[in-house]
Amino acid sequence: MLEAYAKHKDQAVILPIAGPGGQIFVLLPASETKSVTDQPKTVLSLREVIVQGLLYEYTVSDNMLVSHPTHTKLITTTLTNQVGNLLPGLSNETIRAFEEQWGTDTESFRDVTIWDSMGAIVSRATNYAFVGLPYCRDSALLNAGLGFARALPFSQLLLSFTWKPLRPLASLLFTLPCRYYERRFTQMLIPEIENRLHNIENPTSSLSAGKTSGEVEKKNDFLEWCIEQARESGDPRMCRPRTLAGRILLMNLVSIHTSSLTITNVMLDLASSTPEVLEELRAEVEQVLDQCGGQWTKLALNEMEKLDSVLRESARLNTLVAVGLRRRVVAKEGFTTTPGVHLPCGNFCAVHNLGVVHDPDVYEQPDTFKPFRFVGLRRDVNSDDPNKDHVDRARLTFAATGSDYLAFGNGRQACPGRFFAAGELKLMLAYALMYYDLEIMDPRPRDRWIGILRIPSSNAKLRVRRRKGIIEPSLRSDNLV
Ligand code: HEM
Repeated sequence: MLEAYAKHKDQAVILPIAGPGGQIFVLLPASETKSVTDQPKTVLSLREVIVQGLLYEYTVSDNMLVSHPTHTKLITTTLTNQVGNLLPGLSNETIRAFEEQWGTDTESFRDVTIWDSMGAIVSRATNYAFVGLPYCRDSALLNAGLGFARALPFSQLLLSFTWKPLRPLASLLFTLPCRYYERRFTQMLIPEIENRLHNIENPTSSLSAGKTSGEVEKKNDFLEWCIEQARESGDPRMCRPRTLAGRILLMNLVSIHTSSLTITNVMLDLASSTPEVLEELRAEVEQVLDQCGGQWTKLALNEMEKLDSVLRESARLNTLVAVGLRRRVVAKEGFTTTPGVHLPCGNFCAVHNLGVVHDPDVYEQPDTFKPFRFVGLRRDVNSDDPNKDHVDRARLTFAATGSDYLAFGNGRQACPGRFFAAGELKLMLAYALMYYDLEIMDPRPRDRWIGILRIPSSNAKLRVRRRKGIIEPSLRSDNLV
């Protein structure tokens, strides 16, 4: 991909990708990023890339989830708006998960496998937002979700090497691990879903079971929003407990890996930077928390500019999306790029990203991890209009998308979960820095490539120790047990 960028930066090239998510793409020049971004999903579709790339037809057993992916809408309409309300619970789960994974020993350092521990913490916190307590603490449920997300790309890979007419037969064998984890996950969640549906349909029976109307309170989590959405649709298939549980499983699939890979990279970047960088970040977290009365609120997280810059810089440098804006042409008449390259319907295209983030004309010293790069760039935004200043600065935050930063894609089909991810990961990073010492490592463990996926070393160890004399955060209140 770097070679394609160096030699054919301004031309469309054909990029055959092997491995998970592999298809043949027409890699468009970076100058086409805006044009691709601007296309509606009726012309260039991301969804088609996901459905085809992950072979959902075989890897997801409930067809309703593929034909009616209504849960993704709820991310934008509800999850993003609820981040502030979810923060107290998210903080509580994050704190407890860190203690479980990184320990509370203030005397000696211990080795932790960074990838595993980040996966476990992200999974617990995210599932707090998806299914609430006590399920987000159920390791069997969380492991089934993680197992499904790990099994699916391998089933897809085996199927993609299978002759198409044989796929229906081969899938019976190749998707066995997916089916296993899917079944485990859904079976554990179905009783809760049945219970919630029962309570909604029979509000008086919950009251006669000795509860007062105050006790039968509505849950505020993704599952509850899915149930509401299903009931409002009037389609009985949407209310099937298995389908509702499948939606939560697919939410785990799209969110846990991306978020844990991102935060693993951040931790590795920081642990291989300098003690001064860590101290500067801690000072910011302490100062902001002081100003906000010790509360991990949305406002407090927004104020942590340096922390935000670290997340964006790490996501830039270790970009998970080596090629950005992967799309399938779905318009019958095809799609024609500005310079006149015509892509017939059914073709896949993408734009350069790896080349862009390593291009010195785009980023100064592009190969260096500069934790406060975006703090500097944000402060340099200098327009006469103070309101415009604010908007332009916001364009350089972790979750803000742009042509030179495709960590979350760009445009109308950009990642809908990025605001939730930003809140969750900032919280994790702030907490890790405040409550733990990280031993500096040199050099940073090398990443691995699987197809177009770049992943940090899965067995890299971080040496961590609980810091002494740090007061417990105020959010760990008893009512969040
Ligand atoms: C740091 C974590 C994350 C990263 C780096 C990430 C990255 C991405 C990227 C690159 C895309 C493709 C966008 C495009 O091509 O324009 C995407 C799509 C998507 N993301 Fe994320 N994501 C993250 C977290 C999440 C979370 C937490 C959720 C859910 C709460 C989520 C839900 C989705 C969904 C549903 C899509 C597909 C949208 C569609 O079907 O149209 N992501 N994400």
